[in-house]
Amino acid sequence: MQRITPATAADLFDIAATRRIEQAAAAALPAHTLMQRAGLAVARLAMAIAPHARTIWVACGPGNNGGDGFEAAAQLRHRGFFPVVTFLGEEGRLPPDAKASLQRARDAGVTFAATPPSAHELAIDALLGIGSTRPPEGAMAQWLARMHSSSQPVLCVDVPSGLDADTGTLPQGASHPRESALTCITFLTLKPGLFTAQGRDAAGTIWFDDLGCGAFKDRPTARIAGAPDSQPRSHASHKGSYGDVAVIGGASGMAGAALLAGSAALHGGAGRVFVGLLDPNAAPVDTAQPELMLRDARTLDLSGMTAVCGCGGGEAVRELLPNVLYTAAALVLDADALNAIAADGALQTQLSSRGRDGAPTVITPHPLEAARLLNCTVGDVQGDRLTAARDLAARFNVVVVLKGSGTVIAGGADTLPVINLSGNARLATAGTGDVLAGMIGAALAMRKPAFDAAREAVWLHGRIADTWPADAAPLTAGALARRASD
Ligand SMILES: NC(=O)C1=CN([C@@H]2O[C@H](COP(=O)(O)OP(=O)(O)OC[C@H]3O[C@@H](n4cnc5c(N)ncnc54)[C@H](O)[C@@H]3O)[C@@H](O)[C@H]2O)[C@@H](O)CC1
Ligand SMILES: Nc1ncnc2c1ncn2[C@@H]1O[C@H](COP(=O)(O)OP(=O)(O)O)[C@@H](O)[C@H]1O
Ligand SMILES: [K+]
Repeated sequence: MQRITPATAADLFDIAATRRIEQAAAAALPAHTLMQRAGLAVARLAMAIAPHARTIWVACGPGNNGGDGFEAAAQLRHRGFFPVVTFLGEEGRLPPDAKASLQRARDAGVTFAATPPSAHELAIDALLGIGSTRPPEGAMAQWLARMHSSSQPVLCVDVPSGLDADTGTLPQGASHPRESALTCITFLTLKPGLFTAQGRDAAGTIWFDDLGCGAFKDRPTARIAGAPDSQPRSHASHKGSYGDVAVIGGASGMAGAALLAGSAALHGGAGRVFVGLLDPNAAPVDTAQPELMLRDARTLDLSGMTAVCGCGGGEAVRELLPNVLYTAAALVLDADALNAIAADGALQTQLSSRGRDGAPTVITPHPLEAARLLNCTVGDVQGDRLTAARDLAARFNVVVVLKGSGTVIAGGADTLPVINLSGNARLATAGTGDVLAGMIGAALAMRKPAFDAAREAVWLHGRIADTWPADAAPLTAGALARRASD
């Protein structure tokens, strides 16, 4: 059993691949072995979470996820605990493994009840796993709401019930855990939906158990990449070794966004950072950051530079984009640059031919910007973030950083997308996206391949938020940028 942390590197498998893997694993073992192992793993984790629990409520559903719950209840009873099982299904229609586990729970002397116990110290959610096909309703929805509104911990078996294990979406109106501590133990494979969209909030702390089946031969859907390797600077390096970044943005009233990106690029390790402001009346120097070389955006020669374009760009950035797309040696497109491209077919053509020519290009949309680029709704993007990121990457021949909880980094068809696990809601404050764009710019300026530059910067950006000192001032974008070298 392994606890998954932001530093864990592992492949992710969708439901279809998981089913194939499960079939192959089951075929290689005596009947019922997988479910017994799964139930034992649930019981062990339950005992670790609530070692003094008097009543453990095990809510079991109509399929094999429910079977895991029966098996866990049997194992807990054997160890002197008092599980109370509520079963929502028909015994005659249970799959064979689950039926066998139901019998084992009965033989172990587990208590069965029609309704949840009046009090419990731990709830085990074994209602639905990867076989969830429609939104929970009726008693199932009520039981989930009851678990989620209790302050007692909840242990989800395989997948939080109702969560789409491929996309991380919950059905509309699904109850959300409030005060309860959430843990999920997932079996055989790590599923992408646990790590993006609503998955992180629904699953809480994630544990993985391969049920003794080892590594899998199926094709992964995506991966979690863990901490990037640290690359120490060589002693003989100089500022030219780390490249030039030019930030282009900061239209009238929005200079801050460009200065934040510039600060992040500087602290992220770029050799020199120019900030090309679009506001003709901008101040000639930022006295708080005199290292930044402020210029009029229209005067910068971007050949040989990494451009970070769009932060606070407003409408004004549009006229510069043809030149930026043509000349920048490497490019990060953010915010208003993306909005301008979404509204202009000629710029879209230019962007995709730039990518086809192999010029390193990273785009960093949040879900609304991604929806504009894909000409769909935010709901469509959030409904399948992996697919949205992959579609954008294929359409524009770029590396895509689709931001939000479980940021997705997608590249070409032969690059497995990455879901980033670092970061938290502290980052949900204005300007942190500008900081990320600057950090990716710094990594690109060091001539890292675009996918690696994006992945490493996204990871570091989130890690800084995860390790934000408890006694420090709250996270702001400016303070985040200054820690970009951490
Ligand atoms: N077969 C085995 O030996 C193993 C099974 N495992 C468990 O089996 C699970 C998959 O089992 P299943 O394929 O049976 O799928 P589930 O147990 O997730 O659910 C399928 C059943 O739920 C019903 N259902 C779907 N949505 C519903 C809803 N909203 N309301 C009411 N009923 C609903 C379906 O009609 C079907 O009867 C995994 O998630 C995992 O927990 C794993 O433990 C690995 C080993
Ligand atoms: N809940 C969260 N978990 C992880 N990362 C988050 C969360 N909320 C925001 N972020 C990150 O914060 C950044 C916000 O970027 P963006 O939406 O462009 O904001 P802004 O335009 O204000 O800079 C992104 O990197 C995003 O992934
Ligand atoms: K479940």
